[in-house]
Amino acid sequence: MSGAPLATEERRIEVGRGVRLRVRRDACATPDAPTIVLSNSLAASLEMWDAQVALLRTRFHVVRYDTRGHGGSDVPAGPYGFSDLVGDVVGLMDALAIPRATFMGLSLGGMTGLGLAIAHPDRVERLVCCAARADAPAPVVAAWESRIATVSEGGVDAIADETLARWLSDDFRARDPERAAAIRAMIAGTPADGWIACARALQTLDYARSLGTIKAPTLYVVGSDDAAATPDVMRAMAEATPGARLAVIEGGRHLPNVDSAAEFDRVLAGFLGIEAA
Ligand SMILES: O=C(O)CC1=CCC(=O)O1
Repeated sequence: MSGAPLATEERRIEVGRGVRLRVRRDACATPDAPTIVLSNSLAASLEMWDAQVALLRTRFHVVRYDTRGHGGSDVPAGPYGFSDLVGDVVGLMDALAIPRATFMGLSLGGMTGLGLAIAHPDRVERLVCCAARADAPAPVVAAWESRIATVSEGGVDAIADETLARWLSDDFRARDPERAAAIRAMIAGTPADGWIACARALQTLDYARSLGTIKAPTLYVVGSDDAAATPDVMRAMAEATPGARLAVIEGGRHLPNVDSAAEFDRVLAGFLGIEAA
């Protein structure tokens, strides 16, 4: 069947306290479909979800945004806290008149999803939390301090190569050098001030003790080879979250939705009840 292409629109939306976020909406063919909101990792933009949109829009209106400090969104003065990042999502949903949505985030975005599900349970239908952790023990805080020093001096480009190696497997980078180069450019293009302000939020992460209060059905997803949010860390989070499931993507690193997109989409479709095409 041919027909008019489905609507995609992009604009900057004020989400409160003068902050404007870059937002893209890819519409579902079914006008009254539910919405899924997607939230990016540190040093990424909404394009990190490109591989998932075709699947998701068969069932959902897909709303993606650049987290403050990233991409085409504002870079208000930092440091930020998770209350800012969660408040931005609530402001975005209010601005788009979305009372309740499924939420999927990866790493920084996954932690934002935890905060949203904990503080605003009425706004979250289901939660997909990928490649995240729920706390910031001292060695993690110290590792961010060291990266913040590097970025303060040389910008995000100074950590782009090491970040790319944590995010994508050697195999993926050899198989798809163009996509890997695009992901590197996305990392390096992140404003240093925005990256640092969000890294400061990561140093204050403190959701581990509240996971037991999450009401939304929750899927945790982690790459088996993720050194940043390890399968063990995420297994403990799943055990602490009522009824949650954990999916481990074999061979995936920190961006399993890019690195192992087919397997990631299979797991996602199962959780969200999307039929395979
Ligand atoms: O940058 C990384 O590799 C790890 C990370 C922590 C938070 C985030 O979004 O990415």
